[in-house]
Formats: sequence, C-alpha cells, structure tokens
Amino acid sequence: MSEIILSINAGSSSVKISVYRVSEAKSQIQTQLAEAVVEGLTAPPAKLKYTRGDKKIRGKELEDISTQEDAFRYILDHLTDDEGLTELKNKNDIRFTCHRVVHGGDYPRSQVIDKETYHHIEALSDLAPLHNAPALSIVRAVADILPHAKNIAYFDSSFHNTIPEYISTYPIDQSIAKKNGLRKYGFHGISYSFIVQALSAHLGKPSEELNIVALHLGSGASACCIKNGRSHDTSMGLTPLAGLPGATRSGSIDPSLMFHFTHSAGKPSRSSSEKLHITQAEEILNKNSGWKSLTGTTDFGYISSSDRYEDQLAFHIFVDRITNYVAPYFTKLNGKLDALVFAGGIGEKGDKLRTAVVDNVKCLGFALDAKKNREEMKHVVSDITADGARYKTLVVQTDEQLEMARGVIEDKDRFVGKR
Ligand SMILES: Nc1ncnc2c1ncn2[C@@H]1O[C@H](COP(=O)(O)OP(=O)(O)O)[C@@H](O)[C@H]1O
Ligand SMILES: CC(=O)OP(=O)(O)O
Ligand SMILES: [Mg+2]
Repeated sequence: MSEIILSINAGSSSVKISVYRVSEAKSQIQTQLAEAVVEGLTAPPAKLKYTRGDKKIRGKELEDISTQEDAFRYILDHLTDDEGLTELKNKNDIRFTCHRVVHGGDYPRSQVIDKETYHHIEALSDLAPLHNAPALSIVRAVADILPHAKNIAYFDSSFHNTIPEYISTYPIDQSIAKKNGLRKYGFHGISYSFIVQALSAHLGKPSEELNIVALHLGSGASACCIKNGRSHDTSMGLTPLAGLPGATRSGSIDPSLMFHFTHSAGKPSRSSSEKLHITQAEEILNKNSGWKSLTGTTDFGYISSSDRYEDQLAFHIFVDRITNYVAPYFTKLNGKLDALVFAGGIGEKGDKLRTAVVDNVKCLGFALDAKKNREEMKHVVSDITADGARYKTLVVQTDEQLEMARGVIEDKDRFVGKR
C-alpha cells in the first residue's frame, strides 16, 4: 500500500497543497505527485495553478472561491477528480495531512491535532486573525472528508523559539506581559527552516554554521536574522502584523496612530464572532491597509511594473521598510554572513524589488548580476550575486509544504499511535 501525505499551506491570500508519496522501504519522500495552488484570494477572481508531471494548468480563473476553506475543498475535488492521479483514487491512502498553522503560541514543535491542540490553536486565533481560523476551517473539512488521515499542525512560530529573551521581550509591565503571553513570537518559520536546509545543501555547509539575513516576502512579509542556523531575531511580533507592510497589512506603525485614525479603535469589529474577537483597529490594520489601501490592489507584480504615482509610492515604501531590517540584521551577525536571501512570492518573482533593495545596501558589500536577477529562477537556490561582490545574494524557491512533509517522515514515531 502506498502512503500519501497531503501538505496544506493556508496563507493569507492563497492555499497551496502538495501531494507526496512516501517510499515504504526507506521511509522517505519518494515523489511529489502533484501541486495545486489557489492564489489571489485577496485579489479576486482567485486562480488555480496545477502541476502533475507534464500536466500544467496556469492561472485558471475560479468563481465563488473566496475563503481558504473554499480553496481547500476545490483543490481536494480537483485532485481526486484528476484521472491521472491514480494514487488518490482511494482517499484512505492519505495517511497524514500537514497543516501550516501560523500562530502556535508556546508550542516548540509540530503537534498531532487532537481536541486539546485544536482548542489551543483556536484560542490563539485572535493573535493571527488572517490565519489560524482559516487553517482550522481546513482541519474541520479534512476531519469531515478524510476521516482516516492524521492531522498534524506545523507552526510558523516554532522556528523562532530560539530568539533570546532580551529580543523577544517588549518593554511593558512584565506581570501583564507574562500573564497574557505578550512577547515577540515571529512567523514564516516553516519557510525559514526550509531556507536553512536549502542553503546548507547549496553551500555544502552544516546548517548550525549558517548566518543568513532572510526575507520572506509574500502577502505577508517578514525578515529573519538567522545565526548559526537558528532564528536570532525577526520582524513580526506578537502577531503577524508587526514589521513589514503586506498585501492588506500596515506593518509597524506608531502604536498611538490608531487612536487618531478612528474614535472606535477599541470597539469590536463587525467581523468579530463568538470564536474570533478583533477590534476595529485590528480589522483596519490587518485587512484594510498595506498595498490594498495605498493602491487598490494586492497584486505586487502589477504594483512593481506600474508607473502610477500610488503604485510607485507603495513600491518605495516596501523597499525602504525592507532596508530597515537588512542593515541591522547584518550588524547583529557582525558582518559574518553566508547570504542575503529573497523568498516568498514577491522575493522569488520581484526582480525590480530585489534590485532596489540590494542597491540600498550596496555599501555593505552586496551587488546583483543584472542578467541573473532578471532570469526565471529554475532551481531551489539561484545565485544572483554580481562577480566581485563581497556577499552572496540568493533567491530560494521556498517550499513550506515540503518542509512539513519532511517533518512528518522525521517525526512519524512521535505521531503514530496518537490521534
Ligand atoms: N512577478 C511578480 N513580481 C512581484 N510580485 C509578484 C509577482 N507575481 C506574484 N507576486 C506577488 O506575490 C505575492 C504572493 O506571494 P505568496 O508567497 O505566494 O503569498 P502567500 O502569503 O499567500 O503565501 C502576491 O502579493 C503577488 O502579487
Ligand atoms: C505569517 C504570514 O503573514 O503568512 P502569509 O504571508 O502566508 O500570509
Ligand atoms: Mg505564504
């Protein structure tokens, strides 16, 4: 019997699902059978991208798909209806479903989703308003459609457990901070973990010796200072709102700003429910800010190539805010750096953005090869460094689904026997 892993990555604007077959003999991932992505949930109509071997669908427009749960159900139907994907004919062969859960609070590693973990993740929903509840809607759908699969949660926050206390502590009343768990958690950790492994293989260096300034730039964007293969600092905080701006997020602003923006900042937002309590301030800063508020679109590919005033402004804001992290993280690493890494949808495809960011930090010893930077990135790690530059600049096609599936294989013994 073949064993199948379904790896599900619910982002704020997309759902990405990869299907893997595990080799029984060696207990390792044998093949990626298919990958399906529904993207553009914040820039409708959502679009489907699908790859199974040579079979490709590129950007099929979808009607009535607006939530991560819609996207999950659509993808699962698509996978099981694909005549060529014989491995999924018997849904019972899906042994594990991995779920990217953005906020895992104090969980230091992946967990089987049982009643207790489910409720714990649910309790953290207010701290990741664009992410945890949608991920749980997919967990419920899996329990409904694939009752034989074991659900495992992989947390974006776990990778950042190594951040020193003096960095993760906010200078506020510590009795309240401790009681309410108010500290820097950090996110995109599954992606950063993938980046460390990918660079270790690419540079032929043990991961514990790698120092990286990594930028995961997608719908949500963050920077991470990776010291000796571990997270030392990151730009997101208690919630994924802090740090860099994103598709619909403001990123860091003066904390007093909201009280001057609206008098009802602290009132419950209309999208609050019994299970999700967010204020109007949180709603505005998470859902109605960022590129959407400045330009009317969340499509950063469009923004980057447009010469409209507001698109250029958004572009320059992003470049400026990213630069605000690269230089300090470089100094935190004492200039002993293996690479500056770009990843995530914008990091991987945004050649103009990479050019502008690297140009801002050229005094530190970074420079791009213009031709390599413009080319399509065909490998997991692409080197776009100019000849003679002191430090490497790399583009990594990050793969959170693969990182989670590898985790399942590694930790299988811990999961088996527990539902
Ligand atoms: N050619 C491009 N140049 C710059 N940004 C792009 C390009 N194509 C897509 N993007 C952007 O990538 C982002 C999505 O990144 P991704 O990491 O897939 O998002 P998510 O956070 O949902 O996982 C979107 O903002 C999209 O506009
Ligand atoms: C943590 C986060 O912001 O994730 P995403 O970029 O997938 O929305
Ligand atoms: Mg993402």
